[in-house]
Amino acid sequence: MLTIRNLHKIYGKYHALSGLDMNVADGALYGFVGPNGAGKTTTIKIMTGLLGAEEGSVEIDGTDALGEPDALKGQIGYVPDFFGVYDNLTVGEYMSFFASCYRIDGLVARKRYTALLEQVGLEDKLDFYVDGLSRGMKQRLCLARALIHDPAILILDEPTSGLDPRTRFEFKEILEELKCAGKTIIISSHVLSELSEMCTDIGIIDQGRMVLEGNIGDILSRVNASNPLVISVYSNMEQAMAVLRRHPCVQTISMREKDICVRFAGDSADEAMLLQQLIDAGVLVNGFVREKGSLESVFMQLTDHEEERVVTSYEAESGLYS
Ligand SMILES: Nc1ncnc2c1ncn2[C@@H]1O[C@H](COP(=O)(O)OP(=O)(O)OP(=O)(O)O)[C@@H](O)[C@H]1O
Repeated sequence: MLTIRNLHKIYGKYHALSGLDMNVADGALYGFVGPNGAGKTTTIKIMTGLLGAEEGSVEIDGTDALGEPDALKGQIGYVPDFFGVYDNLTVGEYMSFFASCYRIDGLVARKRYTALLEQVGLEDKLDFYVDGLSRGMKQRLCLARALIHDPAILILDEPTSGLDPRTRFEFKEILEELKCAGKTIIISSHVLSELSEMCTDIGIIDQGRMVLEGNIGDILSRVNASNPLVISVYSNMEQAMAVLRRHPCVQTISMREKDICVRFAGDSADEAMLLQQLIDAGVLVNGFVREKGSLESVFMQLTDHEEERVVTSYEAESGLYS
């Protein structure tokens, strides 16, 4: 479990992080998102021991990681957004060099990097020069390099930016395999649709604070539950309106073209019973659906600064969408 509490980072007079909290469970694939300048890279640099913080703590399994940077580096593998590769090395030499940085040498090193190169699909590139690799291959090589010391946590800063859709898809598959193998993975990205497909959890950072964090499924079902029910009625509209006006969960009724749009405070069992009541009242219903929310809509709502709203956990924010 990686836990960040009350993290503050000040550059000159600028507060890049203002009391950030973050909770990443073991085995999670955690999407770390936020608008430009929100503080993602700063947080990642502190997590990886590359930058100090003015205040706050980073704990890995209860151990103070900021106080023990060497232990921290042993537990974390980091793929930066800008990856420098040494062009005059072959892939094998490159991996061997990074293995030696972790004091992994000889046959053990060779065995380990051969397995990693196989995992990222570069097993046939061992004797190729690094500068001859495509951008996608270089990215996979950096991933293999970050795993050389078998870290429990892998952190990737904008890993798929600049990759074409196929390469991006292949990279995503490798991350999913790593997750299945038990790694905890934190990915910072702007591509929200991609994160919602592959991540188990999400943290949205804005102006140096966590504004929403939790399991993606839970967040989306909460968003969906606060979205309207859209009901299409083929005939007997008056009976439909009478049933809806009487229903205790119905908060507002409006028309969207020919459909009825209902703010409905009930759960899925209440929805099913409402549908049954409409049918029993002789209403012919040809559409009955809870409008779907998306991570994009959550992100836009939370990072809209017209109205300042800051919360530290999803639970604390339960009234936001009602
Ligand atoms: N070395 C620095 N000196 C001064 N200000 C900095 C420094 N590094 C970052 N900042 C500022 O701190 C804020 C947070 O930057 P950071 O790079 O962490 O954001 P980010 O969320 O990663 O942004 P992006 O998505 O654009 O990469 C920004 O306003 C940035 O300009």
